[in-house]
Amino acid sequence: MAAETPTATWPSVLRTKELQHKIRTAKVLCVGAGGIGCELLKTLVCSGFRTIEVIDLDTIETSNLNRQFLFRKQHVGHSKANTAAQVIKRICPAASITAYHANIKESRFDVDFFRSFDLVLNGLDNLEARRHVNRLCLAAERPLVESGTAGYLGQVSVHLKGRTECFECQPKAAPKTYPICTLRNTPDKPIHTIVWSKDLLFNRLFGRPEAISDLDEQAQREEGQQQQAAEANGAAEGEEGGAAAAATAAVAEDPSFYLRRDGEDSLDYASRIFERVYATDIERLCGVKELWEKRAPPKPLRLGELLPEAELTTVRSALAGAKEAAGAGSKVPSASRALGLNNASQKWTLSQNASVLLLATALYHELRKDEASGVGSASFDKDDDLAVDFVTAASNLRSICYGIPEQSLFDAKGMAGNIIHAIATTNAIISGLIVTEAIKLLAGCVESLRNTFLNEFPVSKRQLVVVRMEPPNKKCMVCGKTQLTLRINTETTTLASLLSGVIKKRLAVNTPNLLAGGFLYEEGEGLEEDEVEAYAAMLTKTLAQLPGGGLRHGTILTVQDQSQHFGVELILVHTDDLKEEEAPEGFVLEGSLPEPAAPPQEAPEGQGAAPVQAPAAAATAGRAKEAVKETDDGVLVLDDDDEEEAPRQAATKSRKRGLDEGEAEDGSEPDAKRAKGGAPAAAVAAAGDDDGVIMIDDD
Ligand SMILES: Nc1ncnc2c1ncn2[C@@H]1O[C@H](COP(=O)(O)OP(=O)(O)OP(=O)(O)O)[C@@H](O)[C@H]1O
Ligand SMILES: [Zn+2]
Repeated sequence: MAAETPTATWPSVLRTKELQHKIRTAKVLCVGAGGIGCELLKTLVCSGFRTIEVIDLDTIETSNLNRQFLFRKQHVGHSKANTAAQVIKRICPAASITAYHANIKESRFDVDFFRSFDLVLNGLDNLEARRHVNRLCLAAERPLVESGTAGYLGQVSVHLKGRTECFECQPKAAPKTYPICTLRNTPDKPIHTIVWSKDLLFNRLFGRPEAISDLDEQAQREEGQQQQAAEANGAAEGEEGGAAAAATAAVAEDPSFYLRRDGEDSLDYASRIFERVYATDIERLCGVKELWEKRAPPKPLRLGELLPEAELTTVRSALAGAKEAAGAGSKVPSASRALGLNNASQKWTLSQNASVLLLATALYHELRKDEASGVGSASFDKDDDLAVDFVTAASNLRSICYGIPEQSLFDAKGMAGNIIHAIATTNAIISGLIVTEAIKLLAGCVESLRNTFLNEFPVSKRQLVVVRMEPPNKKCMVCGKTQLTLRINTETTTLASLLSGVIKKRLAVNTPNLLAGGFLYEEGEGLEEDEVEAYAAMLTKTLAQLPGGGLRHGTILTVQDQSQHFGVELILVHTDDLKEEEAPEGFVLEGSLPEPAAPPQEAPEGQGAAPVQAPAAAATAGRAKEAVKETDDGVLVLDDDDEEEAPRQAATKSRKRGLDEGEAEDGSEPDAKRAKGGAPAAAVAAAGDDDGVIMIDDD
């Protein structure tokens, strides 16, 4: 990143040739080439960036085409990263775009890789990958511009090691989950039956055996907790626990019941499952009287009554037609379409749901048998029509049993896939903001960096709410302590020498706990005899041989010492050519060494405790409001004199935030201002090529 120049003021610095040069020569990493990524790549080259590397693990789906505008119908099935790079190259032949069709979490994208960039820009869609990139940016000391959109809402934040909060400084909401006992026994909302179909029934019939045993274990834990509650206070909660256990016992069955038997006709199999799930299991559940003292019991469904022979024949001929189409290499219609149900917004009747369920189940067995993601290893994918048909029908039938409203295919797909319909304009605005912050970083205008929220509705006439950044949260488990890079030979170094040379000698740790993925090593008091023995047996193993996949290149090893209230993360870099002069101890430890131990009254760091909310936020809430002033045109601006910055809550909850003075004067969003400043001005040659691609001509 460019050194901070005290004279650089935003936005006047935009006009300087020096900044234009920096933009042209900066090397940028874009992670994700989806909704935000496509817009971002375009905005980057339109703003003058010329050296970009882009990573995405996915291929293009038809459903991406409405907003991921770099992709066309002929690209469906191709790599997003490669296609995006090719198309951007056509738009801007002067740009150097390197594409990786890969997961950012692969070990080749290590600290050195991140360090080779000036800026890292995220256009991801999941927390896990975002956290991974955050950690690597911190380790490599590279600025990260993070982003996200959900429908009309969007957000851009800047993360600069040591200056601002890192992405993990504030706890992130975990995805919503539902108690398994509710899903299994007492659903009362459409989402309950949808999650049951997708996570329980789908996995039971088509998924990996482990997926269902994980859920069984979760259910057992829940029942155990409810039993404990019963023992503790004898309350109604406890009765529920007992009822849940009784319900589980009532419908428990050897998992092999759900497998198709040798020689069993696929529709007979589907019918057998139907009878079991919607008749037998429901009847048995009704028999657990404790469950229905305060609620109405479900009603069983019998296939014979729902689907007279004529309708079963329709299902049979649809199945035969699909098999024939598949045999001839033609596209197989989805189960619902094969039955003539073409309107995705129209709810199906009871018998239509039953027909779709039978056909979808049979089609899985007839056509997906040998596929890698077929029967036995499938996982629910919202872009897989057959999976969506199955889940819609299965959940609707269960909803009918329980008197819950049914859903159309379109709505069920949205709920099952957690789909918040993406809006291209939101992605475009957010990408413009990402590039604006990226340019400020290059210009060294650190004081002007902002986190920005895009609102669904204007707040005080403003769609964009700009918030100055908080300093790092001292208690953040990631950046609140130092991350170090350890260059070491993971194939020859034993755990014993790691402990003595690195952990105890260099880090002055007394009683280490080491954690990484599936690996755990502990020392200290309170260990059982068998634990001590097991840990001692690990000492002579090399790092790569350790349990849980070994400590290898790219492993992030958490080192904790509870007695010292100390924790640190080591990023392992496997090296087999360390010279004695550079590494007399057999390893190289890079980065600043950790702070002294925290005072005893503070919460222990790095022990898996959730990071706490930055205390400054709540304390400044009142003052932040006072700092908001209204200008003549009714625009809310922040008074820059009041350095107490408004907290995130003010932006997200009360939404009483405006732009600060520097940014508010023309009432435009920063993208427009950049155009006005004229800085990243690559001349756009409006000559379209054959496909109407407008090329950026650097001359
Ligand atoms: N670990 C990862 N490594 C590389 N790319 C990733 C990783 N995780 C997510 N991505 C990519 O980030 C992009 C996020 O884009 P977006 O949110 O538009 O998702 P999408 O899958 O294209 O859209 P939708 O989920 O709405 O179908 C996706 O293209 C996805 O493949
Ligand atoms: Zn942090």
